[in-house]
Amino acid sequence: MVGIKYEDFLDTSYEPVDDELVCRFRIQPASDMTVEDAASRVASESSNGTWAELQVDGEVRDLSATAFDIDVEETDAAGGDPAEIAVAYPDALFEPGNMAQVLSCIAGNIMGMKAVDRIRLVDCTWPEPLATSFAGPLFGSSVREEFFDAGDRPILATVPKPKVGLTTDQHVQVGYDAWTGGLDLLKDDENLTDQSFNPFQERLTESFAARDRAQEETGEPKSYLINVTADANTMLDRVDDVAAAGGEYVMVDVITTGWAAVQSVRERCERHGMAIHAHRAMHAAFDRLPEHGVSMRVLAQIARLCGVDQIHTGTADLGKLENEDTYGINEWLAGDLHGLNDVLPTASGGLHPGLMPELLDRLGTNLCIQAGGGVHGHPDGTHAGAKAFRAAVEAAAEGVPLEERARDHPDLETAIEMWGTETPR
Ligand SMILES: O=C(O)[C@H](O)COP(=O)(O)O
Ligand SMILES: [Mg+2]
Repeated sequence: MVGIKYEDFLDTSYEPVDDELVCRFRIQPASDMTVEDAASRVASESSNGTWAELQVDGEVRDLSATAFDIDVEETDAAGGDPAEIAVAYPDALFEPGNMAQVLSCIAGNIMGMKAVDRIRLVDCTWPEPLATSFAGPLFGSSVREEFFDAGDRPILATVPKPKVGLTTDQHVQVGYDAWTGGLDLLKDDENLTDQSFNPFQERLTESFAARDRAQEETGEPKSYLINVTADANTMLDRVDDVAAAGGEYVMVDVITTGWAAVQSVRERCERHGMAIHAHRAMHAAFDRLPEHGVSMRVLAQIARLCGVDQIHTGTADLGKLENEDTYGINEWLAGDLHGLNDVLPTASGGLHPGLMPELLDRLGTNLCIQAGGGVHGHPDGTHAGAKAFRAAVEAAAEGVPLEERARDHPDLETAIEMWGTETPR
């Protein structure tokens, strides 16, 4: 037997091996604690230690994490000095393919430990064995070619507004107007699921009937991001229903429903060859305060591993919501992850036609862009708003100034007169 105590979880000269998960944290130690003490407690509590010294078999140490690479920031603030630290976790600590278990280690008890006043999981480097134990996206950004014919422009979605309260007939009419106005996707809002004013089954049947009509009339492929969010069993039934109705996608509120359920949906979607659109409502509870929680970057990494094909990652500060590092996150979602598919980022929240040139300039065109108010708030209604949005995105993708395109697109001219290039709040 050997004794292990929290100090044993720190080794500033440690070099992680290839199959270890390396997590970077920003910590603010408690005022009576050194950075080294706090860092070793983080590694201990998030792997196999606790506050008391334990007598264990020697091989149990193989599951211990190691804190290393401590970078203390100079500050005048009261309390212990904040620091960036890295923690390496051995592969055997994790159950392959179980995101709930992984998060209970790396973002579990440590988020509330008294040893740290603040702790934020900033970034992870996912090793091959752990990363490839997850399914990853079935399609990723290939949805652009698999489901649509959008060429080099981003694919375009709209969410009916008001976000809840429209009847099924009204909701479907909004979808039809948007599709025939030139948009690719109708999207449910995050808090619309199966309420009495707009029941899921009715909405599913009627929306796909309208989608088929719009496809026929426009000669363009159209699709629908219907929100299946519920308990896991109900979601799986809804996935089957969407497949039977001819859908290509389901939408899931991934944070509120939980990653384990997302993994179940991913498995079921594979049977049907369907994609997952991930709405990130409630992410800000984890990532808005910069010193604490879990960064959006890490949430997006988790979403990719669990297998979503599209995820909201912000608007690079052009929209109505606070966004953390949209560029960096999108770049990560497009980069290599041991052969797993990429994820198509979705820019949404306060967007309108006048913002499109700047948005494409900042984020490129490998994107899904979503506008609710920026379509339905058009003075001439949803159909005109959709035409203006499509014209603006096409012009931006082609590098044509909006004012020039607006000369032969009166709906775009109206939208620009109305909203200009203002960032809404
Ligand atoms: O779910 C979303 O992405 C928002 O409802 C966007 O709505 P907005 O375009 O009206 O801001
Ligand atoms: Mg919304």
